[in-house]
Amino acid sequence: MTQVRFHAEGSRASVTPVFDRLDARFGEEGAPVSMVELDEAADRHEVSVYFEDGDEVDADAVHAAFAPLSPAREDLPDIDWMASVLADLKPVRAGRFLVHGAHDRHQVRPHDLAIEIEAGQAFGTGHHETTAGCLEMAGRLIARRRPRRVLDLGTGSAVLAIGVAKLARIAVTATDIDPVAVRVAAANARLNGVHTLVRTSVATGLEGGEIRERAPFDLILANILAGPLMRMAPQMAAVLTPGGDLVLSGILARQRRAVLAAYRGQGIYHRATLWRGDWVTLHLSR
Ligand SMILES: C[S@@+](CC[C@H](N)C(=O)[O-])C[C@H]1O[C@@H](n2cnc3c(N)ncnc32)[C@H](O)[C@@H]1O
Repeated sequence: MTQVRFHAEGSRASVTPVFDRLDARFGEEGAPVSMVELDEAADRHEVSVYFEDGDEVDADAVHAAFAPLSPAREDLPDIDWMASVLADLKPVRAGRFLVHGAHDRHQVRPHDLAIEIEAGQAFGTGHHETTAGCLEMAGRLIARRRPRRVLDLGTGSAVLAIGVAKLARIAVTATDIDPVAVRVAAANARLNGVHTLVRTSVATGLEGGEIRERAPFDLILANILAGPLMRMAPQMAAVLTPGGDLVLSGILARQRRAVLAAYRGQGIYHRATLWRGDWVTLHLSR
């Protein structure tokens, strides 16, 4: 469906009250309102409100909300936004893995471990530092020792589970708190030909999703966030084999020490850290 955008430019001080008025007047009706910094040094900002083509737009109300700024109207072309976002995403290399969309299949080289992701509704296209960090760390660990039971906790698009299943040719338990992510994960596993190896289910943390039945694991990958990862440390220790490996990410560099301390308290010790941008990926083992 096409969209109509009303937009105006001004200083932060002039667009902020316009944003608040647009949000109060149209936000509840479901019209997205945005404020974007165009040039920080020059204090240029832009405020916009979007309507679907079929919406009854009250032009007087729009102009009143923008006043004293005068909005311009733009008719946006009918674009499949998700497809166009994915088309813009370049393939990502992480160790031996190449994460790519369907449009970049031709870029796969003979020795690449290719992971094709067409996810729109689940996190994990490989572009985030934490995903790439986990893939690289998992690749290094599996090159040294082939795991036997693997858990991908917070699987999102299943990018990590697919990578491990392809590399080690073993079953991977892939869980997520979000049922939509789990559906996307299952579809991606099928797309990559590893649906018989990647077992997806909904689970919150380490509860449910057949985690306890399949435990203990000798490799657990969890790219979540520092807070939940620290809270989960005791349960994580309970499902990790002695000598088992843990790859954790979603952790900002400044949170690294706190996460390591939480796991040290469970007898799980730091082995290596990968630094990518503001993020770290940790390898720990019991
Ligand atoms: C940052 S994404 C990581 C996705 C993918 N594993 C990757 O590395 O790109 C985190 C995922 O964890 C899930 N998640 C967050 N909290 C969770 C919890 N307590 N238990 C299970 N999954 C959780 C989210 O729904 C999301 O899909």
